[in-house]
Amino acid sequence: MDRPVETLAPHVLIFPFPVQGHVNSMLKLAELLCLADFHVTFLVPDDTHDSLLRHTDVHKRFEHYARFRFQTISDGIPADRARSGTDFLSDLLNSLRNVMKPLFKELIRSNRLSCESNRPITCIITDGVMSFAIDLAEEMGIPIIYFRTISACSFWAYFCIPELIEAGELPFKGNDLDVPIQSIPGMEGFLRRRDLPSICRVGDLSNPDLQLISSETRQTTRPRGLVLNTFEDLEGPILSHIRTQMPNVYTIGPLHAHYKTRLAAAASSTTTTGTSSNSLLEEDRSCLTWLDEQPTQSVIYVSFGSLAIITKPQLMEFWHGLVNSGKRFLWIIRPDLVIGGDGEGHIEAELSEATKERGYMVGWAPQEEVLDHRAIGGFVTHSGWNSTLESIVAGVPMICWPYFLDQQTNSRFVGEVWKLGLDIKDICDRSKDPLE
Ligand SMILES: O=c1ccn([C@@H]2O[C@H](COP(=O)(O)OP(=O)(O)O[C@H]3O[C@H](CO)[C@@H](O)[C@H](O)[C@H]3O)[C@@H](O)[C@H]2O)c(=O)[nH]1
Ligand SMILES: C[C@H]1CC[C@@H]2C(C(=O)O)=CO[C@@H](O)[C@@H]21
Repeated sequence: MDRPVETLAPHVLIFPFPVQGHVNSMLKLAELLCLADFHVTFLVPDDTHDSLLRHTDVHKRFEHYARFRFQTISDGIPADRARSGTDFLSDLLNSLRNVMKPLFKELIRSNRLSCESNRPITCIITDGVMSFAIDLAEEMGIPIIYFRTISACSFWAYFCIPELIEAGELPFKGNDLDVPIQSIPGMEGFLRRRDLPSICRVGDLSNPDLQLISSETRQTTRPRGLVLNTFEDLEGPILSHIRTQMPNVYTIGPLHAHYKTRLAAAASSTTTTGTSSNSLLEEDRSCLTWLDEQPTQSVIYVSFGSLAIITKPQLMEFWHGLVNSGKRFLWIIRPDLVIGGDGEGHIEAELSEATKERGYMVGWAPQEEVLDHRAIGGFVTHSGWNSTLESIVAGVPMICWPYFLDQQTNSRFVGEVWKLGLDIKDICDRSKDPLE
């Protein structure tokens, strides 16, 4: 006799690298799986969970899905540590190795998650920098799939780091960042040193973060498959190269767009709301009202994502650049964006006062809605992958000022390959016209 369908429902454990750009897309995937009647456990540090509860509607949204559960884990990072910039990422990478890894192992080995939700975990989906989860999944006989939340092009650049070293292209000899890179198949002819993930700029190949990201990326051949938030029309040629190394690459992007469509369809037949936010910071929606008052395609939207930090001189270069452009602008100045800022918004209040007829500044915005607004005409972006995809889908041209990591590669593809914007990386100077 057939078993009832109920006992066959899969139970997926999803474990993102706990920062905004990763939680954002992995929580969307979680909700899509809920819509398909999967059991889903979503594992995040307590602090991330608290932020989601405080600043979003996740509680209300997920209460429609009886099969969804949040599970928290400690990241061991003190509550008063800064949660942006390169130091924070090093903290998190250390926490992954030394705190979250043993706790995660204990959690899975104890079988607690399966017992609490009355369903054995049948699949693990982790972020693509957590190879310890592969070891554990193999030990426990649970299939594991990686979800790497970056672009295919930057993933492929990371994957080829050993080839770059072998070919003598890494570490760089001399200071010229315009030297062409030849050892990444598919990128010959347009990739320069400066377009490699910024971690490649370290002079010392034994740098622990470089070692970690390179070796983690290389291990992507081990899980059953790799999920990427991208699409074939955009990154098909690079995806073909990746598939020579790992055949099961699933492109599910642009995830935010598919998510919106699926949720809207579900909202008409169920009690789901059809809107959502996965923000770890409080969204200031007043900027949408301000945008409503601006002419069509007249506003430059400026945001550097959730992790970038800038110096006060850099802030002033951007401010003067924006003012001198004569354009209207909406600028996201997170409380921790400016190094040495007071975190209370005094600098931005001053700048805002000085430009109030043309500029509007908020600490965090509902970005997808902003980019979709008819008043937006361009996006000055740090080229984080979510922002890039959101801009592409909204049809907004970009000016790319990448801060670190994969952003250096994304911005080269935006400027040189997809021709969807201008890459001004490594320049932050009010007197330089990027079009010159
Ligand atoms: O005021 C804001 C600003 C941003 N966002 C959202 O925050 C996300 C930011 O993600 P992303 O653009 O990818 O930038 P980061 O926060 O910097 O993301 C990290 O994660 C990304 C995915 O792995 C990487 O591409 C980046 O380099 C890495 O810094 C996007 O979905 C935005 O819509 C808002 O909702 N409101
Ligand atoms: C600190 C970084 C580790 C890996 C993550 C990443 C990636 O390459 O997948 C991109 O940006 C950062 O958020 C993470």
